[in-house]
Amino acid sequence: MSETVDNTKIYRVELGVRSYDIHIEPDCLGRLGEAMAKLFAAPTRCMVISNVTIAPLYMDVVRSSLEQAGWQVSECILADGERYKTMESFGLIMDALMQSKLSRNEPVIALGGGVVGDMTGFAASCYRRGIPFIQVPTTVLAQVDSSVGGKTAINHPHGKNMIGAFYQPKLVWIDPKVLNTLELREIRAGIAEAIKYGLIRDAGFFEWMQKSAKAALDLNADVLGQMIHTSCRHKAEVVMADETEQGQRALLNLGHTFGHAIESMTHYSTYLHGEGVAIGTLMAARLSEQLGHAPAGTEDAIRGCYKHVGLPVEVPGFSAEQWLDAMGHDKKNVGSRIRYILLRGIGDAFLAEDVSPDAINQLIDSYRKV
Ligand SMILES: NC(=O)c1ccc[n+]([C@@H]2O[C@H](COP(=O)([O-])OP(=O)(O)OC[C@H]3O[C@@H](n4cnc5c(N)ncnc54)[C@H](O)[C@@H]3O)[C@@H](O)[C@H]2O)c1
Ligand SMILES: O=C(O)C(=O)C[C@@H](O)[C@H](O)[C@H](O)COP(=O)(O)O
Ligand SMILES: [Zn+2]
Repeated sequence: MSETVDNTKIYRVELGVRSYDIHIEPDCLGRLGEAMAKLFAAPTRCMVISNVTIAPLYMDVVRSSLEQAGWQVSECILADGERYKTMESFGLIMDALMQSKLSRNEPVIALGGGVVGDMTGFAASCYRRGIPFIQVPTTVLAQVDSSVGGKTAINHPHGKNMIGAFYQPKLVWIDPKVLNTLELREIRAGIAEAIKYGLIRDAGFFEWMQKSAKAALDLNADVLGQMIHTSCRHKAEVVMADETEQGQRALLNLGHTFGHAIESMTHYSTYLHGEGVAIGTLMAARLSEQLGHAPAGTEDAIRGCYKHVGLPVEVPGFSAEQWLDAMGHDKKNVGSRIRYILLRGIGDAFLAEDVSPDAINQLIDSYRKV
């Protein structure tokens, strides 16, 4: 499934006609045009979708690489931030696509983090009922998680990613060097999603992250490369086994039932996604211990790792009613039953169907008693 040449790693996500490569290579950003020319019969028009922070840093490199390969490039530059992952931004992308008259075989390129990637993918899935899209992820989070797997979406005030589609990219083009300009807080938030793979399916990787996360924070190239490779391998394996979340893909949602509630209850403006996931994972771990699924000490081990990285670990003080109401919008729910991803221990997650509201009351109470 993977191929390594020098410091280049290529994973193939095998999904029949929707298969694609994840190409990971330092300094590859300037060769995107070349790579895309191989994917399409002849370079025509394309649109790069980015935001006001990322475009000034990387648009020139991307544009000139595309133009040298024969592409005619247009741009759509959005406002920056999770609070703009909205229907309004989606409308702006649609306006730009309509003006550009991009036709069905002409691609859009998401140049940015998970917000740009999720919105671009969703727009690509809708415009003319689907045009090709390419992921060029520029955050740790997007390189270890969001650019792979084809979950695309925008938020609704009542719930995260509530409007979206499964729509796979044609290529994921990862240049870890672009992470050099990323803020420390964003690097930390991305590391939370990498730690997640260890918690759900690879205890050895969790141990490695406990030792190596600090070096990843310092952007040590070898450690960062290893973290991105291993994360992409895990994500690709899960997606290949369950593309549309009929079963095991739901495990990638560890920490997200509570984490998404935290994001929506704070109006997408206080916590970064990865921070919500970290706090949510601690809550899921405590719930797992309370219900007798995980051994005592599981939550503490995870908290130790997060603290080491500098991730937030304090649970915000909402009432049990507020939590339950916010989690009532989770996409994993069946009818009005909220489903949770719990742990049997580090490296072993499962989907719990039968957690009662009483258990959640008790969990929320336990934070009040601290
Ligand atoms: N589709 C999926 O499978 C999936 C998985 C995980 C998360 N997500 C989604 O991803 C989003 C979070 O993504 P994110 O953490 O990348 O946040 P983000 O996209 O908001 O990017 C974080 C910040 O970093 C800036 N930035 C991006 N690249 C930069 C660079 N190289 N240098 C300097 N600044 C840069 C951005 O402008 C932004 O301010 C959430 O909306 C979440 O729901 C989706
Ligand atoms: O790819 C997946 O599947 C994931 O769950 C990855 C998550 O990190 C990501 O945040 C995803 O967008 C959450 O999915 P959602 O279906 O709960 O919106
Ligand atoms: Zn996530």
